[in-house]
Amino acid sequence: MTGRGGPIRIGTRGSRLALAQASELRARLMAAHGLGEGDFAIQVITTAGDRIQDRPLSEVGGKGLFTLEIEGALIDGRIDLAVHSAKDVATQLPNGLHLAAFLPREDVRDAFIGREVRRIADLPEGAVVGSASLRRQALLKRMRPDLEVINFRGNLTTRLQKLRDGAVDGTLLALAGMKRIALEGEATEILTEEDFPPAPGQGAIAVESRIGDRDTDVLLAAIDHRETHLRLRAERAFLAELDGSCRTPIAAHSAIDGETFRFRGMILTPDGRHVHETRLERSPAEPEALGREAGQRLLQAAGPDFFAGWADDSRRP
Ligand SMILES: NCc1[nH]cc(CCC(=O)O)c1CC(=O)O
Repeated sequence: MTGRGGPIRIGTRGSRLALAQASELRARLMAAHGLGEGDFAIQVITTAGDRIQDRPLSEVGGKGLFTLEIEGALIDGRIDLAVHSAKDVATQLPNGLHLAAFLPREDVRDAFIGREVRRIADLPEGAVVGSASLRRQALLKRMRPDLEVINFRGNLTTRLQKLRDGAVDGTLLALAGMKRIALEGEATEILTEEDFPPAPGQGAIAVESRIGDRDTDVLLAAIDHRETHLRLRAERAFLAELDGSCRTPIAAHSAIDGETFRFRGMILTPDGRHVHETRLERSPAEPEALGREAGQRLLQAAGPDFFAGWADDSRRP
């Protein structure tokens, strides 16, 4: 029994990955508090990101494409907590909400899934790779300027089906998402963090709640994973420092080793030709300061022209 006079209502998107993440959250809450499945109600909420399938996400623009409707339900009290892929959560949350907990992080790496070859290096000249992510597009172009990247949307299973149907020669996906729905066997090459640094927040699950909802936050405190939480605080502060444009390819990789917090941040032009990166080592005591410092260094190294120079160009077909 939870003592709240009803089940704990978890809001989530309805994709296979989102439902797997909601089940993981529920399982962890059950184990931590001796609760049963009947103490929870998983409520599926459709987001704009689920509805819009025909346009690149970077053009649709809006931050919080996969989260806003769920956050609305949280604010209105229709759900008690919301579960998201941390990568999809905007740096600026709606008033009154916070990220109260993070689950232990999955693999942060990206995977390549090739139709006829297993490795990116083996793709023939001019091969077509599908990805909706500006970061993956830029990192791929940096490795292989000859490749053509086309917009490729839909949930994991749809994308793998499009690949089999021959729409593209390969695609890139987060290994974390593939593992969570037992599809990691489809990966033909796992890319290293060094060659292919992940998106800030990749592989982590964030749990959002109402600020001041003590009952919910007490439940969540018991399952919060400290190391993941510290890394996410740094990565989100880094992203917030650079934000401005959702058209900027941004990558980050962090690691905590005892008292050493290592952070690597990168920004690229969409064509992958211009890259700035920074590496910092600090104590884990002030993760936001670390993320901000990394972001400021990149802003300074790149200069305003970096962001202005290609902004218009990238809109051309
Ligand atoms: N909406 C895209 C999205 N958000 C989270 C994941 C994967 C899981 C993760 O990074 O935690 C994905 C799919 C992908 O990038 O392949």
